[in-house]
Amino acid sequence: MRAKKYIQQILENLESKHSDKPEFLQALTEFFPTLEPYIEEHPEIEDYNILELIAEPERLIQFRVPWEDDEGKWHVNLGWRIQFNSALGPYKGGIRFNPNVNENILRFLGFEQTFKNALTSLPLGGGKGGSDFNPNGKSEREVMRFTQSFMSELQKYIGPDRDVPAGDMGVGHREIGYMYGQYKRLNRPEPGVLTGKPTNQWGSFGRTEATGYGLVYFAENALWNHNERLSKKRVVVSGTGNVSTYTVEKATQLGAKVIAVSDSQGYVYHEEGVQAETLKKLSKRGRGALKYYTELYPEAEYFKDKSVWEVQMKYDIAFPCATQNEIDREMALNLAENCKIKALFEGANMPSTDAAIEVYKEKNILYGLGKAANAGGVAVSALEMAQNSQREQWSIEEVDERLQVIMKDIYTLCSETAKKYVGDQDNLQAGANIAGFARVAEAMIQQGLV
Ligand SMILES: NC(=O)C1=CN([C@@H]2O[C@H](COP(=O)(O)OP(=O)(O)OC[C@H]3O[C@@H](n4cnc5c(N)ncnc54)[C@H](O)[C@@H]3O)[C@@H](O)[C@H]2O)C=CC1
Ligand SMILES: O=C(O)CCC(=O)C(=O)O
Repeated sequence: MRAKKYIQQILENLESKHSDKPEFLQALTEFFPTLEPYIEEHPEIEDYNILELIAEPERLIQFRVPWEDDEGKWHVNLGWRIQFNSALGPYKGGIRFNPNVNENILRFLGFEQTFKNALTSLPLGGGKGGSDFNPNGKSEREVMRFTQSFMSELQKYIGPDRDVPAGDMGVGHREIGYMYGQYKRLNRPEPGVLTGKPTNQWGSFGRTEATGYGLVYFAENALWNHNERLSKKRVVVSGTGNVSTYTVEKATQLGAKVIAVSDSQGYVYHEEGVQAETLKKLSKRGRGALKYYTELYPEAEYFKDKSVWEVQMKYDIAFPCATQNEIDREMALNLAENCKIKALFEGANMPSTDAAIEVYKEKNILYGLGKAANAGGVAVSALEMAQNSQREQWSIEEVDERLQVIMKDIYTLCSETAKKYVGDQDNLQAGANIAGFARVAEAMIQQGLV
C-alpha cells in the first residue's frame, strides 16, 4: 500500500513536470507500477526518493548540426545525446536518425536503455542520442557530410570509458563508419568509442545480427519453458530493417515460417514464407522497397498503407520489430481474437501501447517486453567493447555462443524475479522491470545517490 502511494505520487509529479513528453511518460507509466512489490520490500527506495532521481537523465546535451546538400544549400538539424544513468558503467545506447526524433523520444529510449543494459549483467550505463535528420532520399555524400558534422559536436562528450554510442533506426554500418572516421580525425584512434563498427574496423562479428538473433533466442527460451519450440510455428515480423531481417533469418533457421513482414508503407503476406535473403536484396533498392516484393514472388500479396497487425490470418507468434507504439489496443485485440497468437516478443523499443499490454495480459498471451527481449544488440556491443580494449577480434561462433548464454540468462532472471515478486514466472514484464531496476537502484545507493 505504502509503495503504491509513493509510485502514484511520483508519477503525478512527473506527469505535470513532463506533460509535453507523451512517450517518455508512457515509458514511466509502463515501468513504475510494476515495481510495487519490490519497493514494498525495499523501503530505502522511498527513503532516498530513487524513483524521482532515476526518472531524470544525468545530463541532456543538445546541439545544432549544420550540413551542406549536393546543391550547395545549407541546412540545420538538431542533435542530442542523453546521458541517462552511469551507475553500472559508461553511458551506452544507440543513435537514431529520424525526423520524429526529439527530446521526448530520446528520454523514453534512454530511460528504457538503462534497465535493458542492466539486465545484460554487463558493465553498462544507459544513454541514447540522435537527430531529427531524415536520411530518406539523401545521397551518400549528404549522409556523410551530415554524419561528420553530427560527430564534430558529439565527440566532445563521448569516450571509451565515458559514453559509447552505437546505431539505432536510420544508423547502420555506413553511418557508424563515418562517425568513427570523424572521431579519429578530431581525437585519436580509439576503436572502443563506438560499437556496431564494420568488422574490418574493429567491429564485432555478429553485432549486425545480434538484436534479431537475440530476440529469437529469448523467445525460444520462453517457449522451451512451456514445452514448445519455434519449429513449425507461423510467425509475423513487423519492419524490414536491421532487427526484423535478422529476426526473420534466425526464426527461419529454427524452423519457423514467417508469413508476413512490413515497412512504413505497407506489408507483404507470403504463405510460402518470407526469407531474410529476399529482404537483404530488397534493402539495396532503398527505403520502402517492400512494394517490389511481388516482382520476385508473384504469388505473394502486397498491401499498401496497411499495418501488418491488421492481418486476420491465424498464426502463433508476433515479433514487432519496427518502431514505438506500432500496436494499439485494437490491434492487440485482433492479435488475440482473430490471429489467436500465443506469444509476442518485442524487437522494437516500446512497440506496444499500455492498452495493448493490458490486452496481452487479459488474453494470456506470453509477453516478452523489449527491455529484455531485444537486449541482444547492446549485449554484443558490450562484447565489442571488451574485444576493442583487449585488441582482439572473436569469431562469429564465439560471439554467437556468448549471445545465446546471455539471452538465456536474461530470460531466467526475468522469469525467476517474476516468480519471486508476483508469483507468476510468465509475468516477464514485471520480472524484467524489477530485475533491471534493482540492479541500477542498488548501485546508485552504493555510490551515494549519484
Ligand atoms: N538496431 C539495434 O541494434 C536495435 C534496435 N532496436 C529497436 O528496434 C527497432 C527497429 O530498429 P532497426 O531495425 O535498427 O531500425 P531500421 O532503421 O534498420 O529499421 C526500421 C524498420 O521499421 C520500419 N518502420 C519505421 N517506421 C515505421 C512505421 N511507422 N510503421 C511501420 N514500419 C515502420 C522501417 O520501414 C524499417 O523497415 C527500433 O525500435 C529500435 O530502437 C532495439 C534494440 C537494438
Ligand atoms: O548497441 C548499443 O549500444 C545500443 C543498442 C540500442 O540502441 C538499443 O538497445 O535500443
